[in-house]
Amino acid sequence: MEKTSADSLPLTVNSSEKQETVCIFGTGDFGRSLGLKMLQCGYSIVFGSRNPRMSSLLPNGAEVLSYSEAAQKSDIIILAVHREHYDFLTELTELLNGKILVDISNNLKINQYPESNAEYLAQLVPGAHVVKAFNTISAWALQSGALDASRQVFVCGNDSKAKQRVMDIVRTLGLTPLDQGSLIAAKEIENYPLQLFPMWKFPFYLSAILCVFFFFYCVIREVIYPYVYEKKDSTFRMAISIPNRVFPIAALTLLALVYLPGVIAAVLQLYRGTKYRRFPDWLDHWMLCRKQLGLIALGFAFLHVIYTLVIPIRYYVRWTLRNMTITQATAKKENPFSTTTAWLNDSYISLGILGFFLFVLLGITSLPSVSNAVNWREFRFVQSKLGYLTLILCTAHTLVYGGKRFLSPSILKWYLPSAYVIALIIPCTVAISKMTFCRISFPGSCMELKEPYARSSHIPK
Ligand SMILES: Cc1cc2nc3c(=O)[nH]c(=O)nc-3n(C[C@H](O)[C@H](O)[C@H](O)COP(=O)(O)OP(=O)(O)OC[C@H]3O[C@@H](n4cnc5c(N)ncnc54)[C@H](O)[C@@H]3O)c2cc1C
Ligand SMILES: NC(=O)C1=CN([C@@H]2O[C@H](COP(=O)(O)OP(=O)(O)OC[C@H]3O[C@@H](n4cnc5c(N)ncnc54)[C@H](OP(=O)(O)O)[C@@H]3O)[C@@H](O)[C@H]2O)C=CC1
Ligand code: HEM
Ligand SMILES: [Fe+3]
Repeated sequence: MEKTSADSLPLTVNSSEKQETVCIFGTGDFGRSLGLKMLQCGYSIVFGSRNPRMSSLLPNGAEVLSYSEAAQKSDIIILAVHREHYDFLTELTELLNGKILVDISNNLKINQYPESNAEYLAQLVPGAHVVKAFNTISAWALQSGALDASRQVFVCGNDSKAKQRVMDIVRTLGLTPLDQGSLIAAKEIENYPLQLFPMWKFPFYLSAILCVFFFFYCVIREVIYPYVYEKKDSTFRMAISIPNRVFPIAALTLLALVYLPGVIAAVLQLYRGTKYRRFPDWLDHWMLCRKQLGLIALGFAFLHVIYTLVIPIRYYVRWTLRNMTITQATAKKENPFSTTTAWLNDSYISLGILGFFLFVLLGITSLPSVSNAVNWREFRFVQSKLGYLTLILCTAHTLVYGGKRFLSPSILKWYLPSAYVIALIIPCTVAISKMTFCRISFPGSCMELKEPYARSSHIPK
């Protein structure tokens, strides 16, 4: 079925340049969307279909032929067919000899087949140059133009000329090709769309565990304990008071856990006497998801700040203040101003504000638009040096908040110390170890540090 002229199509390239003809096998969702996008960018499109006469909804200007007829029209063929149906290609092997076959397919499960779809295709049609591309772009995004999240097209293949031609097409479509090497990389590329936030899993579960643990810890100390001893109903504390302990504690702990792996790595290198050995997998993985740990920590810090801002409008706080004033007035008791308390109070709040400011700065530099604008040294300066300063300020904020009552036995309830005392263990350990070990680190180890970032950079942000 011949479609009407392509003259009316918006061309993003110079229309005097004659664009090449590209063949798309399969007239399903993806084939149609990609075909439309390519037509808009000036390509001539020939669809290959099992039923060329029955095909409907195809973009204006595209030609539809049988698979074998279509294959003869172009030396680039994009295969918009599911892997399960690739067998029809065996009848076309002669025709496909020397042509570029672009495999865009995805599977339903990670490692569904022993070999990648692209490698399977290369076995089926050994004479063709198979290139893997486009599988991380959805048909919907191609159609709607909502490509912000998925502009990157991972490309791999054994024939570099074939790969270059496919990358040129990717660029013409306004997408960003990322060369991933030979066809061996196809397996990993095919797994990308099936992963659900891989780098966020560990930080997410860890923060959930931290929140649940500290929540119940505080409930035992602040709700159950007063009920058992004084028959006092303090359940209302579960709404604001306890979350405003749990969230800052989670923020502080996660922030410390961002910097702990660096310390462990340094200790490991000192112990091994070399920096040229791979870290164990758990440490490598931990290093790679520090950004996510840090961003979740920042989220909790935000919650803490918001919960803190509402303290003055809480009924419980206003009631307590009013009652204290009345009690003092009726008892004719004076409450002299304590400069020490004022200092301590202002200091811990000020430390919190400064810590929060740097925390936000870390968050801002991790935005791709900002991190791309600074060089490696600047990024590392902010993330590592200012990051430690953030950790130190937040730890100091908590230490000064504890103030004098910090280790007094009177704060123990059922032998349990206040939650923030426990929360200070990891941050203090990290800060002290960093100060000890950074003096004895290896010359030149900074260069080596590029690796974990470089490796994490291909993970969609
Ligand atoms: C809000 C927020 C946002 C963040 N955003 C980002 C972000 O966008 N990107 C990001 O990467 N991180 C981000 N982070 C995480 C964190 O800030 C960085 O990972 C930071 O650089 C860690 O600094 P560090 O000094 O502990 O570790 P590093 O600078 O990695 O190193 C510490 C020590 O570890 C050793 N070491 C580490 N890696 C290696 C290696 N590969 N080979 C040999 N030795 C090694 C060295 O001895 C080194 O002295 C963020 C954190 C927060 C809180
Ligand atoms: N949809 C999406 O968003 C994305 C899809 N992909 C990949 O693109 C490929 C196509 O996906 P999609 O377009 O969604 O799938 P559809 O089911 O919509 O289309 C598949 C097309 O394959 C052709 N086909 C060839 N042989 C057979 C057969 N034996 N049985 C059924 N169909 C056959 C058909 O075209 P005809 O009738 O003309 O022969 C059919 O329209 C898949 O490999 C998928 O993994 C990749 C990224 C995103
Ligand atoms: C604008 C910034 C901040 C302000 C104004 C602030 C203020 C406060 C206040 C008023 C308290 C006492 C809460 C109470 O009495 O229950 C507190 C406690 C605490 N803050 Fe902050 N804070 C800030 C930022 C931070 C940051 C960035 C962190 C850590 C990442 C942090 C960690 C803590 C911790 C751990 C506690 C103790 C929680 C407890 O057990 O009660 N704070 N902060
Ligand atoms: Fe992870």
